[in-house]
Amino acid sequence: MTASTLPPKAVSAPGKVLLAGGYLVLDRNYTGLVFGLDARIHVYIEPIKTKSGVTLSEIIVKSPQFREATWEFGYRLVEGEGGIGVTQLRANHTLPLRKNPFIETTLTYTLTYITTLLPHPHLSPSTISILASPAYYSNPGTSPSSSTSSPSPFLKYPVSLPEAHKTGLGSSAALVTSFTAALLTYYLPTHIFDLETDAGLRILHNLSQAAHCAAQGKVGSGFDIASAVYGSCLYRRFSPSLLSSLPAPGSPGFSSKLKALVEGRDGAEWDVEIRKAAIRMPRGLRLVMCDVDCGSETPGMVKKVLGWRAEHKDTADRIWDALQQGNEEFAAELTRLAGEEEDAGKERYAKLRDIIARNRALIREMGQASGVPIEPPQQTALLDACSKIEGIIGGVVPGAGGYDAVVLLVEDREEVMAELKKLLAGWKEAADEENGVKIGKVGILGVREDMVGVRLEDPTGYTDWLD
Ligand SMILES: Nc1ncnc2c1ncn2[C@@H]1O[C@H](COP(=O)(O)OP(=O)(O)O)[C@@H](O)[C@H]1O
Ligand SMILES: C[C@@](O)(CCOP(=O)(O)OP(=O)(O)O)CC(=O)O
Repeated sequence: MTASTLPPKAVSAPGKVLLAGGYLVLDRNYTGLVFGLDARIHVYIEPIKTKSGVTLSEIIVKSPQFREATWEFGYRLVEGEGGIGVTQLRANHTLPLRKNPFIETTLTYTLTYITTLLPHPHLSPSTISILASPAYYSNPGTSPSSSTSSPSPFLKYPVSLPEAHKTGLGSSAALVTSFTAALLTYYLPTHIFDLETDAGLRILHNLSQAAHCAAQGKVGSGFDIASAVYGSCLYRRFSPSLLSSLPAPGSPGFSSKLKALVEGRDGAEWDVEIRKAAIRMPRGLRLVMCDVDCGSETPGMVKKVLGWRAEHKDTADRIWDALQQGNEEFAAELTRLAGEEEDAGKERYAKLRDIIARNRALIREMGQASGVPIEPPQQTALLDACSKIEGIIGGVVPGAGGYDAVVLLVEDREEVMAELKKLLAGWKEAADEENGVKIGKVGILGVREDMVGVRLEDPTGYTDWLD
């Protein structure tokens, strides 16, 4: 097959919610309990359509759901093993260049890795389209007119991406993972890269972590990339030092060092641990994500918590260790219940309730001691009120916590959702005088947990969105 006739490919990856282990998971001595969600980001890739038949080294990336969301790139091999240099092209000289570092960095890293695997690295030009599930953004959107009998699962938004209001489901991690997977699947034959093998997932994980960290300009715990690749799991992070010896893209040795890193060779052995069997969702239960409309964000929460921990080692160790134990019990109890027959016994979830209550008390202690509103009083009031509803087991502030979201563990019954909707519809705006933060409307996001990580999709399913 010649390069120009490569068949279209499509891949999707899930969003995430860190149910337990916020802050702890930054340290390899602790773990995080992360659920993948059924909100996914899809990436579709096909040969570029050129009118003249002239093939330029060009890749066009589009987010057709948003305004002003097309990025064009030129690419070339950089001498001295500098990898693939990617340059954003200006489609229209009168417009400012809109950057998307997640796309540009992922292209640079993934094309570089691909060329280390091909004997004659000729990459044919391609067009890439990104489509995200509605739950990622809270902006109102509309359905496009459909050319097929089934309506599109994606919405069109009358805004540009910087104006999109993110709901915090990990759009950049899902994007980087599915974008990386789509490029690898499109340009490499399956005997070199196969997304449906353990080896393929490992390569995808390592490459996506490296690209995501570089694009973010910081090394987080990486739980979001891990769940985008593997789905729900108990996660122990990789040592951050793994990424520190990688030269900058374009500099000598970048491509060979990146290859060794991605393949876990030459001192770059990955010590990440993904335990999928350690977390399950019991039959009859589900997660519900609530988006809290809040007046302010607290920047630098991670920095502040870690700064406090460094100065108060003994107290911090006690809280961290107790929380780790509680989080492990949480995972173990969910998994135990998942192996049991479902019955309506009232006491079935008593232990889960108790574990959640103890963990929340420790999270509040962590917040009060470090001066960071991890579970601030407004969220305590909201979680307590939700937990009183018959059929709601409990809830927590996910991830780093703060004012903007809560996640609930509930019995998967319509009456429970109806009661929850009633409570939230009447939820009073409460002001936190001390921090000047107001929480307003609380909405339910149309998502639930999903155990499946990255997956191949049918490339014929996107016609409504392609030119
Ligand atoms: N549909 C999309 N198309 C292109 N880029 C996207 C899309 N959704 C998110 N992104 C990229 O991801 C960035 C958001 O990442 P980030 O701030 O880390 O939020 P999140 O918590 O959702 O990961 C956006 O600024 C944009 O660069
Ligand atoms: C504090 C953390 O442990 C968890 C943060 O989880 P969130 O889900 O709040 O993260 P964002 O999507 O980046 O906003 C930091 C980390 O693990 O990197």
